[in-house]
Amino acid sequence: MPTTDDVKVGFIGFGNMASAMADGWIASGVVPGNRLYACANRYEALCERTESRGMHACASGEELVRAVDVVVVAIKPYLIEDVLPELAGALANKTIISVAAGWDSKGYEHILPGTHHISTVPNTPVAICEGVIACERKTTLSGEEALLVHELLGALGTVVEVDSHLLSIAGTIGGCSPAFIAMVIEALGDAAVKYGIPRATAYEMVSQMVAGTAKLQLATGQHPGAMKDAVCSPGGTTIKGVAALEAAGMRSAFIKAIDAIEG
Ligand SMILES: NC(=O)C1=CN([C@@H]2O[C@H](COP(=O)(O)OP(=O)(O)OC[C@H]3O[C@@H](n4cnc5c(N)ncnc54)[C@H](OP(=O)(O)O)[C@@H]3O)[C@@H](O)[C@H]2O)C=CC1
Ligand SMILES: O=C(O)[C@@H]1CCC=N1
Repeated sequence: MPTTDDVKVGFIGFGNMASAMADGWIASGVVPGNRLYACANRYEALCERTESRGMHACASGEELVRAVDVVVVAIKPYLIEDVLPELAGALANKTIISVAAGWDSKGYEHILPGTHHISTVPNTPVAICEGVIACERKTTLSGEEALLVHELLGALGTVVEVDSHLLSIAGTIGGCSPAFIAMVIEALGDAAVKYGIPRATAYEMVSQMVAGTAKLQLATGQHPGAMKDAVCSPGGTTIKGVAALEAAGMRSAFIKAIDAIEG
């Protein structure tokens, strides 16, 4: 059984999610580039992405699966049923980590019965080891494989184990919300620019404010409502902005965004 000292990890699909995971493993030193492999649809474009990271590019899924111990399935969800069954034989004695939204343990048992798999949904901040990785509690991994996978994923951020029926919403909150928060950063940046702050300074300020606010909540465990109250002086400036956000339906807009995905 490999350990993080010698494990070889391969990505089937090397787009935004897989490259973020590779960057996190390389940055953390947990899996160096020379133990990371990838295959994709367009080989030449893949080579550019792997070479810059010191990784191996494979010309096919078969070549990739043969070369590695752990296979990360990082293709679009609708492609899984086309791509994986052809690799079933080669995948039989590998550890499979799925990152595809909507693919849980039951789905994998259907297309790859008897294989060793775990279903997860990471997010793009894994690239800097600040991710959230939702993991289905139910897996078909052996005890040793589960330990290795948790060590690998733990290097990328906070691992949250959930029961099968919660994997979808956990994956949505962790996996999709970076897009929503990036929109918040862009919007506040626009507001800052409107009042004369240069664009680069605006994003630097706003992103640090978001990171600092999140870290404060994590460090203190404070209720977000109490954090908001602490900023709103009676008759002050912030409460005017809070009232405007409520009038614009800000809370409802976020809940509707999640409903649009989960509903
Ligand atoms: N992006 C995100 O933030 C998150 C994504 N995910 C999940 O990650 C998975 C990948 O998403 P994402 O990275 O955004 O998608 P991308 O479109 O960025 O990447 C998809 C990759 O799959 C490759 N690919 C396409 N067809 C094949 C094939 N037949 N065999 C092998 N590789 C193939 C593509 O190659 P090429 O470029 O050459 O076409 C590309 O490298 C999805 O299942 C998604 O649900 C989960 C959480 C967050
Ligand atoms: O938008 C998507 O399909 C993927 C799944 C989770 C985040 N991004």
